[in-house]
Amino acid sequence: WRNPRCKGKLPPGSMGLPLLGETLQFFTPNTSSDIPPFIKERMDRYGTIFKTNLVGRPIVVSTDPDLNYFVFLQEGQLFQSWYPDTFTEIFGRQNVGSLHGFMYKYLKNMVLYLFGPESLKKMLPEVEEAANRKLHQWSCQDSVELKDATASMIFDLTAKKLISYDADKSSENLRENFVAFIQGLISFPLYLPGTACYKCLQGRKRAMRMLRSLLQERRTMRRNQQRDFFDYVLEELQKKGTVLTEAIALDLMFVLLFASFETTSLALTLAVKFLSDHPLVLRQLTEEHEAILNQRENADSGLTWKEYKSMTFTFQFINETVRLANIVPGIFRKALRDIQFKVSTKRLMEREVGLISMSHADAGYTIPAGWAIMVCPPAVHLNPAKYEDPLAFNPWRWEGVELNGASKHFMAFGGGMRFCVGTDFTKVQMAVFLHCLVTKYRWKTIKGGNIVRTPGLQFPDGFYIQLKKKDTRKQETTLHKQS
Ligand code: HEM
Repeated sequence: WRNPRCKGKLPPGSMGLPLLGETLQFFTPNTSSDIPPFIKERMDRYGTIFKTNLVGRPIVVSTDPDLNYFVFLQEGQLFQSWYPDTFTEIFGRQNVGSLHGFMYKYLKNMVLYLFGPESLKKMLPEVEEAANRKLHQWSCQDSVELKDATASMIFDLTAKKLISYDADKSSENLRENFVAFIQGLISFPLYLPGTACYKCLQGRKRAMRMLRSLLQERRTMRRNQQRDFFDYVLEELQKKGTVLTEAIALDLMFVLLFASFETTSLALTLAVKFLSDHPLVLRQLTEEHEAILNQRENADSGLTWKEYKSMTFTFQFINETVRLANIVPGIFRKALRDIQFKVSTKRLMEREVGLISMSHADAGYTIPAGWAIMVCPPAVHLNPAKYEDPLAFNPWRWEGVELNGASKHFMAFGGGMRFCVGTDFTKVQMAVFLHCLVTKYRWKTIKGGNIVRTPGLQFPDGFYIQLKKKDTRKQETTLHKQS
């Protein structure tokens, strides 16, 4: 157990207890905005690459920017996407396998078609309308819990685009089932009526039942609207010799809806939290968006694609938000062959200046075939050798930096071939929402906003704000006085 067989030299690290490995330590929730304690302690002890055992699998954890980059580049060659069996059980048996199998290609094309730049351009007024409608509703309430509120806005819009689901017309609420599912995700795995785990699986069952009946309805219904995921699935199912099944398609739909609204709503919640805590950032963001309105002939005409593309500071702000949010704490792969990897002298020097201990100076390691590897974005995003004062929220650090795509030091949306296909959609939703928020509203924080982090899910402890329509004239005077 402790010394697994290996043809070369395994990275340092402990395999933990028989069967359990280090699973319990790994899954302990924390509220630190720093590198998760589990990872940080081991980085200090073993260096940038270490071995462990989680949920019964030997795993190499990489916090090394060069190895992470190599893993992304070698997708499909030396490494393949892999997610732990617990994910497979929870998200649907078909899912994880199919994500790196044949269906993956279709899924990616579908998302690119629905949320690619051409579609997003057309969608801009719809996104703006949804944000304005929700903000208006919230400003009529005493307070709103922002994570839930933004999740509802994003879910409705995404479900409308993906499966033409209309929340206002439906008798059962699809998102409520997802909420029950999510609340139980981090629960103790005791499947008895009344427990969170039971509610979680019931939520998933009900959501799947709804998706199935929506697909059935579609079989009998003609539509003139833009093609959506269901049209595509039905077409595919009719093809001779297709490997796609209804079950696989529905599982994929479930995961896609989950992946799209949980992530973006968390990013937006944190964005508002950062704005509340950093008045100078709020001021510069507001100025950027007010300038857009001032340059228009008619301030009430909707956002144009050109205006969206001109939001330089907003994109810096979004990058800084997702860097610190670390929404995806681990990206998993499986090694297809024995892989040799040597930690670069540059990284060893980073250690020498005291960032990481020097206890493993001779750092040439083997990752055995079949082992899992977990790329750890938080360690990359909070690396003091790359990001000065890494825990500080500083959108200005992105000035003049390429903001699209991934790099060795920025992997909030993954990297390489599996780079997140929803990135552009996320950025449009965030930028448009922020535009409507800062130009028309002011708010005050009531309570909460801390992020509870587990390796599978990050969620705020309840972030309540009170939102009020802005008196634009008053605001200008205040800003003037402040400056
Ligand atoms: C803040 C928001 C988001 C974050 C932080 C995020 C993060 C990520 C990351 C890290 C990956 C790579 C996973 C891997 O390599 O195994 C990924 C992949 C993916 N994301 Fe996102 N995502 C976000 C929003 C979205 C949205 C809105 C959608 C859909 C509309 C989406 C759909 C996908 C899909 C389909 C993949 C798989 C791509 C592939 O395997 O090639 N994501 N995302």
